[in-house]
Amino acid sequence: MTQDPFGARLRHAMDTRGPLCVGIDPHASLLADWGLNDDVAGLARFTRTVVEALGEQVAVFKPQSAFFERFGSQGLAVLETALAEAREAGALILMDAKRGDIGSTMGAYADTYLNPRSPLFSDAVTLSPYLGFGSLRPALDAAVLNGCGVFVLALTSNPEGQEVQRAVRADGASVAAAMLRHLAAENAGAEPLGSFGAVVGATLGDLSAFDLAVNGPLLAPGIGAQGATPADLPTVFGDAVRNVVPSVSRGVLRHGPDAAALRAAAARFADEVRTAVGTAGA
Ligand SMILES: O=c1ccn([C@@H]2O[C@H](COP(=O)(O)O)[C@@H](O)[C@H]2O)c(=O)[nH]1
Repeated sequence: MTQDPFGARLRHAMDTRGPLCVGIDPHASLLADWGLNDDVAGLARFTRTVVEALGEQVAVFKPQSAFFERFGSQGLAVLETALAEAREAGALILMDAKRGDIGSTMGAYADTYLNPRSPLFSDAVTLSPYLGFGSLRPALDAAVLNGCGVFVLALTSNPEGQEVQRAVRADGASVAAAMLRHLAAENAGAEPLGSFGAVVGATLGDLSAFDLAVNGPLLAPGIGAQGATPADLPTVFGDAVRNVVPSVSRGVLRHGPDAAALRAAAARFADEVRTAVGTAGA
């Protein structure tokens, strides 16, 4: 059965649940803080606790693939179970895998994350465009075919990203600006929201030099542990703030393992986002 386009599903989720995305990042230090061992059983317990606590509350879960991959095939099995449970609870899944490669290999990544027959099938995936935006084509095509989304790294939340992303091309545009232009072209005419998003860090301050009007979602990591707050969103995103999906991982996860405390932490961030975004441009 073909599902509605990701952009439409995401807009609906944001309207009904609020836009907050909670990252599932089972850091070894968090496992320890939760009284769990740094092993597959600890990983499984941590992940199940987060999904059970927040699966009916948040719009989007963003599992960070690296924290599962570090346990090999058993870690991926935990991730597969989490995807099924999150889906059952009604949350969208954005796999944070940041894959990038030549087009022929990108086809295999598309099969991994954007093919409904794959055990790691997700609603959307993060991709790196630094082998050229065109190298992402197999994933963009698979996303359209299967009602999925793609989030392309444009302006990442870490300061080191700037040497690549703000480099200026021969045509005078920065690399990031060019990526945003590509995304706007992919999303042209889509309603209510395109399925091709950009990753734009909430840590970056005023971004008015960039045209963030890509008619697609803007994933905003960096809130919480990296120092940004929901109150920063209007300054960073300006008029595009309505399309922002604010993402928090450690800022919520550090409140576990108590489920009520996890829920309360996510609700606090959601409230702060509502306050900040609800008044933006008013
Ligand atoms: O620009 C980016 C892109 C992705 N991330 C990822 O988001 C989370 C952030 O975790 P916090 O604990 O909320 O800092 C993590 O998985 C990163 O890999 C990012 O931070 N910045």
